[in-house]
Amino acid sequence: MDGERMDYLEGLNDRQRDAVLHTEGPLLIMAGAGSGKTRVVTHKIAYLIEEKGVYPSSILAITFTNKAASEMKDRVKELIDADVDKMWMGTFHSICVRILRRDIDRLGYDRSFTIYDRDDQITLMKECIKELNIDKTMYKESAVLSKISSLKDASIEPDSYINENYSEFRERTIGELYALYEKKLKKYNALDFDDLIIKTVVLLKENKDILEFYQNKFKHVFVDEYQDTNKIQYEFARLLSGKHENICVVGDSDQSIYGWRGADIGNILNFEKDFENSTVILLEQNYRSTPNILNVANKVIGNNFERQAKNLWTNREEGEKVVYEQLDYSEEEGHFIANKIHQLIYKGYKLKDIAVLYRTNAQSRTFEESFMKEELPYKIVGGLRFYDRKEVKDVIAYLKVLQNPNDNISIKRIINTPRRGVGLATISKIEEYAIEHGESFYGALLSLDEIDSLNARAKNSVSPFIDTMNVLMAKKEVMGLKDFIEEMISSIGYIEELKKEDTIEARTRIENIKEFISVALNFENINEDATLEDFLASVSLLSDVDKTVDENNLITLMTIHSAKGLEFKVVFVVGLEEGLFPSFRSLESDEDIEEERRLMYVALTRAEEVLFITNAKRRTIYGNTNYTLPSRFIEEMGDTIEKPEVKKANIQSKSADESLIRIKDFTMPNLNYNPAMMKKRNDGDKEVNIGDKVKHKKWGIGTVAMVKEREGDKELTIAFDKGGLKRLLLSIAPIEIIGG
Ligand SMILES: Nc1ncnc2c1ncn2[C@@H]1O[C@H](COP(=O)(O)OP(=O)(O)OP(=O)(O)O)[C@@H](O)[C@H]1O
Ligand SMILES: [Mg+2]
Repeated sequence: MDGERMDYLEGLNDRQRDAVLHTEGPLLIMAGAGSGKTRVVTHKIAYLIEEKGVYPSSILAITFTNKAASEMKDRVKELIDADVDKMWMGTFHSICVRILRRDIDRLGYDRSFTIYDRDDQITLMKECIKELNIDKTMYKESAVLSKISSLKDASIEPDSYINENYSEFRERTIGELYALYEKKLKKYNALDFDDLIIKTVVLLKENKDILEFYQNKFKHVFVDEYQDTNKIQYEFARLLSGKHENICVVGDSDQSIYGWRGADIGNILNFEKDFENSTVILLEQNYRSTPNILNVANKVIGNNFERQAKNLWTNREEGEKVVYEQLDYSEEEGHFIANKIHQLIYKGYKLKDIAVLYRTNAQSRTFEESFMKEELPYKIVGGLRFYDRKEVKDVIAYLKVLQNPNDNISIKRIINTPRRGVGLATISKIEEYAIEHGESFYGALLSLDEIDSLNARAKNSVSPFIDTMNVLMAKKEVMGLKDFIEEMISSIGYIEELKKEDTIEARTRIENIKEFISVALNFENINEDATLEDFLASVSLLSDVDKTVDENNLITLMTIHSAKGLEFKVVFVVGLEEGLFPSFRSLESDEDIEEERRLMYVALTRAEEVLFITNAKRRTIYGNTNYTLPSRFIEEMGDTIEKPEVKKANIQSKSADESLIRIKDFTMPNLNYNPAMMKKRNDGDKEVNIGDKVKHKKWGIGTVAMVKEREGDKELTIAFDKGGLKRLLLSIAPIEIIGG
């Protein structure tokens, strides 16, 4: 920077400058998206080091992700020449690990403690369940673990939980598992993720000298995305800044999206209470987005009651209108976006300028497929690519074995997935037998009785698996692809096992498995007489694309949750449908809808120049195809978005005739139709015609859209007001025809 001095106050507005110059005392910056909160933090750090002579090592900055931390460090590096690597910048977890590595011996742990991830925790919990001799079908490891996690978060000790629930057998047992789990963690010199923060807070509270050391060391503490901190994280930040009280927290209550994980907006209110001389600075100018984009975001978030109104403005140029596109079918969302991306690239945008944001991980699949077909390189942030996910690989492994029983690798993958009590010893004995007799693994299974090295218990653990597989192999020959895959998934009990876990992760897995059924459904729709073999071949090709692409120039696919704090020139927010976004689970409570709306606000405000929002009238997700309703958020956007003329006419035309014609145009996949499951009702031939109104026990009123002869029966396709499009057999469906 030869003589030319960088002015850290350059490129800041007055309020931002005030915030940077406010170097003594607690500071709360609450401001809308893109108003430069994170920029204030980086400039302030640079200013403190360069102008105020603060050592980089006296600075602690807590960010929400490791990626955000390294970006922040890079930005500071761009501003100044100092040794910024000495700053402490990272997530709550990474900072706590650093503190614990130094002093955890004071809590009776060894400094070389291990951090247990999810898999380790499960293994440990298994051990506890076994040791206490508990019925393991009643207590799922992950369910117990998430309960323990919430108890830890609320600082409830095992003993007091046991005492409080002494008369409730189940809760008491969970308390006992909790106690043993904690004892074992300690014995193994291990900490789980919750512990990292909890133990650090305990360490600081119980050891004055350590607390003082850090309080003296960190002259300045920063917390970005403050609205998403939970109670214990807040306590941690408060302890560390306790002496100098130079704490600067920045956030936006409209972007609080982790309520479900214990994040507490109350921390914003507490801040002003707990830090007496705190200053509050509000920023109102948005530098990120065009007015057209900002209008949409402001309009939507304005519908939340539980908020303080803000006035976010920008003086950027108007920009392009935000475009809303409604596709007929979910698979077209991917094609549409791929086409748009080609156009944008032609206009000069780079792949890395572009992001596709969705509500749930399972949605990434259709985009992955379209982008692969169109040779558009992409990456998935904060998640595995669809075909790399464990549950998807497991299901594919089953299909591979059913297609080719000699596939020894796949069979070993699934023989104990879901868990059937088949141990490693059993597997290796079967393998030995197979080798000895020159058979495949599956071949050895078929002569299970002859494997003398296996005891009766081991044989019993394997034989249900063999029975299931044999039945499935027979069914494969007579069933359609999608139906067969559904049948397979249900008969192996994979989803049941996940349901018992009842955790967020397990739910995601179930969603992905169901999403895999959608893949089969689409394959079947495109390829007549689709065979399992063809399907597996196509899936293998999709899951194995070579990676000769520039890793720095890729389209970004991610969930909105992981997009927090980031910005992109072009953003597609997809799947704006009731039940998807807002999510199904949120529909019942106003509070949850408000959190979904904040999530919507986060999504929209990631865009700088170009913003598209899309949805589909009909979506195949989790293995079902259903009619959808546009998200309420679209309605809320009002005229801030542009709806293509033709579509407008379509949406407005509510006439039954017209909607019928549209329904008739589709060739519908096989829905809710499983002849084997149904018994015929014997009440003669009912007359039914297209356009008739019917009433269904569960789905209410609907209109008949299609009538097809089917093995002496009539198959009706009915558009229900509530249930979407369903296929039913006239003779057995619980429907009543109420008029033409
Ligand atoms: N005074 C300014 N002049 C020019 N550009 C600015 C100014 N302040 C911020 N920006 C730019 O505006 C964009 C948004 O800033 P930043 O990411 O800091 O906002 P934020 O408030 O942290 O947003 P979010 O709430 O999404 O985290 C960045 O590209 C930043 O460089
Ligand atoms: Mg930010």
